[in-house]
Amino acid sequence: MIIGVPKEIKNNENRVGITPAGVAAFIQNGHEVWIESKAGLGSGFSDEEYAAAGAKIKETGREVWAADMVIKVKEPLAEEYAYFREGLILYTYLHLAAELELTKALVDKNVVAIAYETIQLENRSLPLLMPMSEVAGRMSIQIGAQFLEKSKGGKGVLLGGVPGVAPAEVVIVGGGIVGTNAAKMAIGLGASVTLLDINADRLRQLDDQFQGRLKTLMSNPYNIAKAVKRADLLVGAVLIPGARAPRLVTEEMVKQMEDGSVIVDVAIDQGGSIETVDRITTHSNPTYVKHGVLHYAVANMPGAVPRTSTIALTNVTIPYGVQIANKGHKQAVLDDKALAKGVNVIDGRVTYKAVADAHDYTYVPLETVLQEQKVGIK
Ligand SMILES: NC(=O)C1=CN([C@@H]2O[C@H](COP(=O)(O)OP(=O)(O)OC[C@H]3O[C@@H](n4cnc5c(N)ncnc54)[C@H](O)[C@@H]3O)[C@@H](O)[C@H]2O)C=CC1
Ligand SMILES: CC(=O)C(=O)O
Repeated sequence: MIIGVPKEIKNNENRVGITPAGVAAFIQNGHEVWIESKAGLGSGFSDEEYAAAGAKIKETGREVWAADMVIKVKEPLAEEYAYFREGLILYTYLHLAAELELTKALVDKNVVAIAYETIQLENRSLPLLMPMSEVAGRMSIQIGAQFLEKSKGGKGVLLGGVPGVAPAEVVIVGGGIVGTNAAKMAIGLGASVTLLDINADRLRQLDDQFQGRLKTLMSNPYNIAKAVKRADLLVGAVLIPGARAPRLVTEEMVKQMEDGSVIVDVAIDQGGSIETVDRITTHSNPTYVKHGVLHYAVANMPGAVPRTSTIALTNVTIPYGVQIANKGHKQAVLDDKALAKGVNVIDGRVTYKAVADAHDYTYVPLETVLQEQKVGIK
């Protein structure tokens, strides 16, 4: 199979879908890799390193998109939809529940769209989302700390306080990978940290893990409202896999926050979990102010630390990518239930229920599509 890796074109997105080690893995398995010239530079990988690992360097994105399978990091932007075609395997983050136009384009062009973020193991964990959630969770606190500084528009509060001055209040909504990593960093810096989740078992685990240094609360509108009112820094970290993020923090709650407080809505890639987060921001223009509160809603936070993020991401994406290339996508998903959950669109049908529901498409189970293909109905 020919694998294509274009340069990312999203604002300040310096990650890349493959490392030289990943190229070597595909080559060892008998495949060919085309990579767009300079695609890896932002992550510190030169064309020469890719070529030494066996890749063919192509001058343009157009050439690379002609491959059998395109491996990316972020969802394609509108200018890339022109490259979609029947049978193309697209393997990347997609976040389709928040992306109607992209969903339409993939359906209309019969692309095989495999989303990193919905590949799910039997224990319900999301192995291809996890490393980027670790990065974004950790970053949410360093970003929050930075924007709490007066010169950045914040209220001028140091997260850890100092002896004789209370630390900042950090409130995290969602106690999964992002939430846990945010809590780790905030506690490490000496902040007073409260975390809310709807899963009581998860709250129990976190209570054990942090040994009394984390206040846990059941997530409900009453507790969220009380916690948000006190927050200097609010982190949105909820997820219902594949679905649009639930809007748990209302505009009324945000109005109760003090001026100069900061919101970092990490869940923006799934549409955002805070009502006043009404736009996606970028690394070059990361915040806006609403009701006196700074809002940060960058959908590709790990793109700011591309060297760490590219290596962490490709550590987990490439083994599945090699399975797809070795077996073809149909056999690969039949052999691996976790990978099968990644298939969001195939053959013009939406095969991930939360995505179909978000956009009023008919949900067709993947098994039905594969069976129809086998007996030649479609
Ligand atoms: N902006 C960015 O650059 C990035 C965004 N993300 C996003 O961050 C979000 C969180 O990801 P993960 O932590 O990996 O997900 P996760 O699945 O590990 O954790 C989500 C948590 O939300 C909780 N939850 C669900 N409904 C809730 C409710 N009503 N109230 C409180 N908690 C609730 C779940 O119980 C779970 O513990 C996702 O949308 C993910 O795509 C991840 C990486 C980078
Ligand atoms: C998860 C995601 O969307 C990102 O890492 O950019």
